[in-house]
Amino acid sequence: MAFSVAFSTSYCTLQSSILCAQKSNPQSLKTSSLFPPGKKLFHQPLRYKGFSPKRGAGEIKASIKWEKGYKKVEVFSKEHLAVSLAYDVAQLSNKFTRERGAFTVVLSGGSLIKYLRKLVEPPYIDSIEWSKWHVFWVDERVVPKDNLESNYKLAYDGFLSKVAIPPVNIYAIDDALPADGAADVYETTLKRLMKSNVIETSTRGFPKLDLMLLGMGPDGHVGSLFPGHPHLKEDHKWVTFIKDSPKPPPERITFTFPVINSSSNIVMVVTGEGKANAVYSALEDDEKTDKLPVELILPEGELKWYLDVGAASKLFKE
Ligand SMILES: O=C(O)[C@H](O)[C@@H](O)[C@H](O)[C@H](O)COP(=O)(O)O
Repeated sequence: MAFSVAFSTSYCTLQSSILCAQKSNPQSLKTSSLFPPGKKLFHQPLRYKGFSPKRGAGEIKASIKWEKGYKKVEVFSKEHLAVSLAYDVAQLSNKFTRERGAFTVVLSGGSLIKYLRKLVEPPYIDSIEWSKWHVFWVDERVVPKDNLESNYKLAYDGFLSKVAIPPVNIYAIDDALPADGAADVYETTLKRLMKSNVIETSTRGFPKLDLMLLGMGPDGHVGSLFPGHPHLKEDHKWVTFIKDSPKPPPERITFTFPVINSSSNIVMVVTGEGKANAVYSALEDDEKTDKLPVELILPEGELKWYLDVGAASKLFKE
């Protein structure tokens, strides 16, 4: 089936009769998974937070929910992805600042930063309690902060310099240290902030960050956790380092999966057709043993995927 057909605005013309059968027979959803074989999709096109097809035509491309509950997948135009992301981040900011007086946010590098652009515009620029934000990085390249390769610099230039987060609440790596030392210091910082309850503690004793905003590479890497690397199995350290990253620069620090998976909320922001295979692999419901790093994201909290049409393109093909 062509992708464009899957994105029709009419409920029962998309994804064929299987979907419509599922819709009219909710029981059939109980055992279904998202993707072929079997094409077991539950697909709600053009419905999102009150946007109707008439109001929002061309903005929201599709909305898909996996009935197992914790994988939510939505597909947007690039523009509306940024709009919806800002809305959702602002909601979470309100919730956590109200409930516990702090909002701990983890950034990644890459295109994520440009998708945060609506947060630095009205209404969010004026309404978010920026003073309650605490900002971390899921991974950082071990380079000086003013280096063009620095994830800190990317985030600072595109986002952090435009909002009123107290500089003391922005936890960049110590760029005077080598990778191993920088990872240790970052872990110590997490421990200090858990003691003062800025960061919550998970039931298993790991830092429980309120929101992790993650990108994904075409190879399925998240943070600096790359396919086949022994760090994928790290279950003790919270922050580790790598000196042989397949993606330059080679030296990086990264949160490990126990920390990533302890988060209250994980948001995957993945765009571009080059990611379509990894997205498909991550979202198909199979039992394979050789998993991509992104497939090891199994959080205790909520996980939501924001895709653009290119990244989602394999999900809708026969
Ligand atoms: O340090 C890095 O190299 C980046 O943090 C990297 O992990 C990035 O987040 C992903 O590759 C997705 O990047 P894009 O969204 O730009 O594809």
